[in-house]
Amino acid sequence: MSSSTPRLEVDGLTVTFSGLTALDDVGFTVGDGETVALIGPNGAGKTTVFNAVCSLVRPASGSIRIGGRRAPATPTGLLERGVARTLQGLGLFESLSVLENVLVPLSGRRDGSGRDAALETLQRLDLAADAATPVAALSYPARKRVALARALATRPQLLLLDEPAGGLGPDDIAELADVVRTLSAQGCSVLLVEHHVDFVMDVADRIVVLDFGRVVACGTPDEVRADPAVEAAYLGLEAAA
Ligand SMILES: Nc1ncnc2c1ncn2[C@@H]1O[C@H](COP(=O)(O)OP(=O)(O)OP(=O)(O)O)[C@@H](O)[C@H]1O
Repeated sequence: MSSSTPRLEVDGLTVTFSGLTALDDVGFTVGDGETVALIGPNGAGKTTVFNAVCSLVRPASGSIRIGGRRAPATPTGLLERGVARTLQGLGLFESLSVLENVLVPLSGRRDGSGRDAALETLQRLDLAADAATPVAALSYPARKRVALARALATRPQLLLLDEPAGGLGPDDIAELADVVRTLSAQGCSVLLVEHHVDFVMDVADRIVVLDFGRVVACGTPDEVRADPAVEAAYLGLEAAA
């Protein structure tokens, strides 16, 4: 991959579900170390973009390239391509400990490096003291950090975050913003879907605005904020939500 090749390149992406066009000719890129946010009203197509990037839905047309190569045909190929994702619903194993959860995507490593990576990530996300605690015993913000730790422990080059600030209070959101900024400084590319507009404006280098499956605006936070149509249709609406 040359230094100018985007980490993620989505081009002409169209996805249909039984006649409904969920995504219509969507295109954007995420560069190395760049944080890009997908915003838009409910049903705009944000999660469908994630699912297409993760090979969970098959596009009707268009292409998705990760590090200059076609995205893998199935989600199982994502880990080795340096892609990790968090889920809106967290998807944790509630009866397993924090450490066991974080070890799940690292279980293929036979050399002990998985455990080291997991412990280091728990330290980084202030979860080390809870390593042996069952996830079910944790608060919601802590469970969200476990889900983030599980993704981060794989050392992704492209991290997809699905509503990472959802359900968090101001202090946890500020810590999350720090984590995202640090990842970005380390060269990790981040694509996030988020309704929390202040968080998006704080961490995103660029914002892609979707509506009815189409990209209606794309630019820096200042550019998007200054777009009267975007402000009226999305930011005001979401900020008030
Ligand atoms: N598996 C599916 N089968 C049928 N329709 C679907 C499916 N997944 C999504 N859709 C439809 O595709 C459109 C885009 O949905 P999507 O979940 O991507 O939107 P979103 O922007 O993520 O919404 P939200 O903010 O509510 O999560 C919606 O009309 C939705 O009902």
